[in-house]
Amino acid sequence: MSLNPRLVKESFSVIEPVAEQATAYFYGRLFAENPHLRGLFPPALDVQRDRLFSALTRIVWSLDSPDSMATYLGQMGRDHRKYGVVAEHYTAVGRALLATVRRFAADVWTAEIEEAWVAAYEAAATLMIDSAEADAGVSPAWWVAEVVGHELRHQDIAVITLRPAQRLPYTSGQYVTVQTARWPRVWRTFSIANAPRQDNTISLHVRSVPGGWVSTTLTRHTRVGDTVMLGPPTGTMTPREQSVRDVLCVAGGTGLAPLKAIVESIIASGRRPAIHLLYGARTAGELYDLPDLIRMESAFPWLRVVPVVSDQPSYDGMRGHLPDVTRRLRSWTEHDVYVCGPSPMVNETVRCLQRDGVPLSRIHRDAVHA
Ligand SMILES: NC(=O)C1=CN([C@@H]2O[C@H](COP(=O)(O)OP(=O)(O)OC[C@H]3O[C@@H](n4cnc5c(N)ncnc54)[C@H](O)[C@@H]3O)[C@@H](O)[C@H]2O)C=CC1
Repeated sequence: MSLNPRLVKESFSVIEPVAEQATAYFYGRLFAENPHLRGLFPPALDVQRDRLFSALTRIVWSLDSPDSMATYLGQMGRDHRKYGVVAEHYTAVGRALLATVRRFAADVWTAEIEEAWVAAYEAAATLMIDSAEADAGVSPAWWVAEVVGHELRHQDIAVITLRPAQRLPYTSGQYVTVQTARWPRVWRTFSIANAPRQDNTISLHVRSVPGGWVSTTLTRHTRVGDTVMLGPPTGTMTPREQSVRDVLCVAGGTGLAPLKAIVESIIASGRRPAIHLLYGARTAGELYDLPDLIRMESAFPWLRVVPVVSDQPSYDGMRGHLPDVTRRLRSWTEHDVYVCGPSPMVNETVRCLQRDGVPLSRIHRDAVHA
């Protein structure tokens, strides 16, 4: 059976407009046929549903790019170990998925399309299973970590320091998923806000979002001495180590976290590129990490930190929206650029930079927090 990305994509386009119903049907079918699998998922499936569909979308549209599909699915396979997923679960998921696409693309469905989906799923599942098995030989499925520092820097933003019980290998700019005892099986993503440290501790920047179970638990109901669980570090927005270019980082809110890690690792590398770090918040009070960044700036004269405030007319410094301020400041066409923050801000910043002549290949971002 051979992969036929075109047939998979065409039939998937029919399902995309009814994604919500299709995903609900998928889970209904999966749990009706395999009630024991329900226990692997969190009690409320809303976030899970969105994730499933966005993962599926990404896989379908990368079927033509075997390298990016292998990287993505390899990461997912490793990450799924923390849920307790094992090889036989993929058969059950494949059956429910096929039943779902067959039903929601019924108007266009043919035997060839069915064959194409079966081949694509088999290829995807094999990549995930193989990478999970390879990972099981060298790495835990998750890490238990103790909270060793908790600073509420603003009414809803905390900087939390964790000490994993085992070594946690990662690259600056990557993120981890976090599960708290209060919300079993609910994992949320946070970037590691530091370059690797000798003592193996990591810091996270967490803003409690309204209705956010894990973010609220971490900011308001977590104390030094508590334990959390961490999934494996993931993500591709990592520093270009061989580059000799100067660097621009554009950070919106807690999107600062991975960029601070990247800046730290550039400093630790011994290279001395000029680094501009534009750090935006809505109000001056939300520039929760500014004192630390100013300390870094005074220790490393080639680092320039530019705080930017968007929604406080009385602010006595640089005011405006990050995408506008970025382009107003100077031309960045020769820089390596890293952008992180709320997705509309990231998208707009990338659009502006591209329009001003910065090649997309030099603009680095991570889609995970979008
Ligand atoms: N906590 C973490 O580890 C990480 C968080 N993120 C993401 O970063 C974001 C941070 O959110 P908050 O701190 O609540 O940010 P926020 O909503 O307070 O905004 C931060 C900055 O982004 C600008 N901004 C917001 N919306 C904009 C838009 N539509 N156009 C132009 N500029 C805009 C604001 O003016 C401000 O300068 C979240 O979406 C989160 O998912 C990303 C990576 C890591």
